[in-house]
Amino acid sequence: MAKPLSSRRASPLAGSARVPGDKSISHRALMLGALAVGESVVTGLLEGDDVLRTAACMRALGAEVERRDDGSWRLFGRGGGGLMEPSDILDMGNSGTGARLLMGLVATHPFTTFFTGDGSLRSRPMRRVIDPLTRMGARFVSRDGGRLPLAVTGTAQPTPITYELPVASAQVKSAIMLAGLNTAGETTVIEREATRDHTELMLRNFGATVRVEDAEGGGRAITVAGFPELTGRPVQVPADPSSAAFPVVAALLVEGSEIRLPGIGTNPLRTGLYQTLLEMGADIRFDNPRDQAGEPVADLVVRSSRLKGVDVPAERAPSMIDEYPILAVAAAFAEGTTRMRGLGELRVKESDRLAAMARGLAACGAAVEEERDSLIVHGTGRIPDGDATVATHFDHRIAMSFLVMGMASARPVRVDDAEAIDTSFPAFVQLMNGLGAKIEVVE
Ligand SMILES: O=C(O)C1=C[C@@H](OP(=O)(O)O)[C@@H](O)[C@H](O)C1
Ligand SMILES: C=C(OP(=O)(O)O)C(=O)O
Repeated sequence: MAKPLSSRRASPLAGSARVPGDKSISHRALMLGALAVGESVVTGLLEGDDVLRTAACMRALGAEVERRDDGSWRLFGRGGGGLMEPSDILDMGNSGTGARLLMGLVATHPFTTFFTGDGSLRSRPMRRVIDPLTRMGARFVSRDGGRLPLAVTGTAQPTPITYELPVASAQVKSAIMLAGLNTAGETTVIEREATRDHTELMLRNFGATVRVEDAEGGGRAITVAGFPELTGRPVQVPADPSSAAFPVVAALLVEGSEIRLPGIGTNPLRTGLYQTLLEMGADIRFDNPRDQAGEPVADLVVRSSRLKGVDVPAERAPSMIDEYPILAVAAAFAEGTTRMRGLGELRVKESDRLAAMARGLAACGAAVEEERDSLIVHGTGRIPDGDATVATHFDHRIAMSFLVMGMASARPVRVDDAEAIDTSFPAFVQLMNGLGAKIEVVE
């Protein structure tokens, strides 16, 4: 059943809030914990639907995975190559990351795994992982266009490959690296544009050898050596900078706000939005920078700010790919034009995010142009009207972006269905309302 919500002008946001764990790191912690020998304890795991599905899949593949009373997760792995054939279809729900990374993992195990997902995931392209994994020796049967549902029969004798990514995608890179773990020799991925490196960092933390070198012709070559001895270990998941983006932009837009968000991940391959907001004139401080299990984190202090429009270079897209919807909202309140380019990948996320943002912003009274792979928002410095009901297309980031829009618009903004927020940020409404937002269920 759809869950419509409405968001109206908020009082100044104030206080400190704990943003949930990083979704990308949570998926990887469950996967590597399940592959390692011995016990891994994961604290700060995101308990959103996407990640809970990965937890269920790791169990279905034979690992011990349990949530403990103190909220931490204990994994007991079977060691590399020790996964078992799941006895039922793996339903990845809404999660592109879960689906693509797990396809990589099982591609070099000699059994057959069936994958499906919700309506959104079943429409997303999987050929980007099917192609390289087929070259390694796995066999796939999929729906037309390489869509889910699909079956993969893994190979017992995988071929190590060197593969240049045709799209900047950490999911594709990670799928190949995970397949490389159970492959004799060295598996190399070449990326021309750097994408998030959580797989590389966590693999090293668990004891694998991962080499990162300059690639001939630009970019980097990432090599994983087969059959590493992964050893169980503690993982402390940082708070998710992609989720923090929503309270951050809300605090920037609602006059008189000042909020504090502790322990947010600041991996430079994830912080393109923050760099862009600073260029727009945002008052964001990064206090107490430190390292947490191989990932950098800091406490964010955000004060409301007058923003100006900027040009966001296409090269920055991989470091902020999930943040364009909320950046587009910020741009609608800024003075001047914000041009966001190189956004082709946004069309194959949980929804066509370029189209969803352009339509939603226009409905809220903002001046916006949608091009094939760009979004241009003409801010006037005046507060947009709001007073619209926006279609979210079961996309969590579209839903959260327009609820933030409603917090600072002249009149309320409604979203037709906020259910998908549970995939990445289950306590979003409570957290925002705790800071001073006015988000309510539409009766
Ligand atoms: O590797 C990951 O954890 C992710 C990579 C990105 O996807 P792509 O690899 O498709 O760009 C991102 O959009 C997604 O939310 C998480
Ligand atoms: C694109 C996203 O996730 P996924 O690809 O894992 O569905 C996202 O969280 O914005």
